[in-house]
Amino acid sequence: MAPEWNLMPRTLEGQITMEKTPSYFITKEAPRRVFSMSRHTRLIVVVRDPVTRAVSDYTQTLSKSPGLPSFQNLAFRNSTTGLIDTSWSAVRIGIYAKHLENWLRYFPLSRFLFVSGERLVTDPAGEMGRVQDFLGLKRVVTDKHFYFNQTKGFPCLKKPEGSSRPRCLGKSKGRPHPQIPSEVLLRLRDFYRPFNLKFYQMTGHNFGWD
Ligand SMILES: Nc1ncnc2c1ncn2[C@@H]1O[C@H](COP(=O)(O)OS(=O)(=O)O)[C@@H](OP(=O)(O)O)[C@H]1O
Repeated sequence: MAPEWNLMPRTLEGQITMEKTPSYFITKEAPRRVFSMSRHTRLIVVVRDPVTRAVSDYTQTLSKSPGLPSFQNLAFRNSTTGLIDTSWSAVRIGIYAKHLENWLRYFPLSRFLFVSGERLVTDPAGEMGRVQDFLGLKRVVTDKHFYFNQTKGFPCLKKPEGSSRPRCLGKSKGRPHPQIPSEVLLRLRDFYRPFNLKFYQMTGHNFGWD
């Protein structure tokens, strides 16, 4: 396998090359391959409540395949016992502690920044401040860059670079979620609790999902 360096743009002095592939966090071979490319890589992971994440994931799939079975049909292996189907990717991806374990075999915790998906919505400038500090950058992106768009229901950029008009994220970000029966969500919440606690311990950060 060719070193992945070849696939990256050249980085000049004072520049940072960034690459965003959400699936790397959950891909078994990714830590080894990233490590063999550069052991100095810094890793930024955006995590949100795994229950909401699963519903968001389902909403995304549903938008592409409208005939999809119901959320509960996919989430449970056995609806009577409430056994969760951990082979369903929407469920599996939210077991953050398991995925992080894989990465910690190669990278120390100090190489990671965990961004709270919830805070990214309620305090985007604060989370972006943490990102800039982590990357050793000046805090260029601040409160001044964001405003809350009532129509979108999310923060948007006042003035993106190269444009004089405000910009929100696209239609596929921040879609309304279908209503899932509360007992289904409760079961899922119970399922994730121990994995969430483990994740808080591993990262030293309580994300407040329970
Ligand atoms: N500012 C702003 N505007 C719109 N959406 C926002 C924003 N900040 C965070 N989010 C949340 O980002 C979620 C979509 O991101 P994804 O991680 O699914 O995107 S990606 O496709 O993996 O890149 C998306 O999830 P859903 O609400 O389920 O659509 C949003 O909740």
